[in-house]
Amino acid sequence: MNEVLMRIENAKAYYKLEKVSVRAVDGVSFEIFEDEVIGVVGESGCGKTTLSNLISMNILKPLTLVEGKVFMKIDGKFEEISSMSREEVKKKLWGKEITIVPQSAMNALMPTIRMAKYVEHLAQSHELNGKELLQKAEKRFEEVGLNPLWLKRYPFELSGGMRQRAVIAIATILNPKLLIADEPTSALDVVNQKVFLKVLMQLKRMGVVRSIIFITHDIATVRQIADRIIVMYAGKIVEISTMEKILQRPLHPYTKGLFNSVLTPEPEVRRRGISVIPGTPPNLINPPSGCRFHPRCPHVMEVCKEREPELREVEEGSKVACFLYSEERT
Ligand SMILES: Nc1ncnc2c1ncn2[C@@H]1O[C@H](COP(=O)(O)OP(=O)(O)OP(=O)(O)O)[C@@H](O)[C@H]1O
Repeated sequence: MNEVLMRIENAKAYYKLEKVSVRAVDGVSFEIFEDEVIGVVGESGCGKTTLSNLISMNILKPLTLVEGKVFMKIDGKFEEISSMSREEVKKKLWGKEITIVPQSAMNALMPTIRMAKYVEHLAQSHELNGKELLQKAEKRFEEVGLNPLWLKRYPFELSGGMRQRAVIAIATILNPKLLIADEPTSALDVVNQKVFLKVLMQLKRMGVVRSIIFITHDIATVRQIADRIIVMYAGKIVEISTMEKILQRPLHPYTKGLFNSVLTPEPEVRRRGISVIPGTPPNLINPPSGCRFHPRCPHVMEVCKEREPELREVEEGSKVACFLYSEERT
């Protein structure tokens, strides 16, 4: 088993509004290992982007870390990054340890700023030599299949797919250990999606980044690259497992529903066929009691309405939060 890179302990990240709180990430615990790709999947609004903000400590009001801790191995030692000030996070973490390729990456670059300017900014904020960093950026541009001379160009001169790769090149200049990609392929056509995944995995193979969190609701894409999968439902993790196990035998009724709603090439999946999960995800201001999935669950039991199932290991490497796999089932 690889070493732990990051540990998230019972983290609760809520959007604290004037009168109510949106419990977008509500008591999640998991580890991120070195050299792994984790896919985070779940329906729209289940808290995936909030989770990425939590992992990268990009916590801006109204988002508040109300409970829990986040640890990251930095220079061989675990540090509690959840206790760092925003200034410390910017200086010590972003770009160097953790980098984010945001949801709208291809529009993340200002059209009127030449791309080399971003490299200059990076050098200034980390007090690094600008010329050396520009050389590194040129090399990284080449590695992601872009002409290094394009660093002098404006983003609007590049196609969407190229801009996306420019963002990933700039985001990885300092060889961050963890790359978080939030729905990176959703705005790309099929050809550019393939190129992007190839580039991402190539950066990992080259050791430019060690671990990747890939957030998506596109299961057909994530199955191509993820070692493990985190399934989120209504602010909670309902299942964590290896990609292989989840495709062969999903445990949580929600995971079953989610994976049965797309057809991927695995024979097990083809045999099961396509189905949909009835109903809609709950409101996170006032989520259902007990298991949040219980109003939509085909296997609902009395206990599910009253008590919250814990995320427990049921097989080696597979954790699930469901009373179907617990002795408390009645
Ligand atoms: N700034 C905000 N203020 C209040 N509520 C918010 C804010 N941002 C997100 N939320 C709410 O938090 C919940 C989780 O949102 P989040 O964006 O993390 O979900 P997601 O799974 O990434 O969704 P999507 O796949 O649509 O991007 C949702 O109910 C959303 O409406």
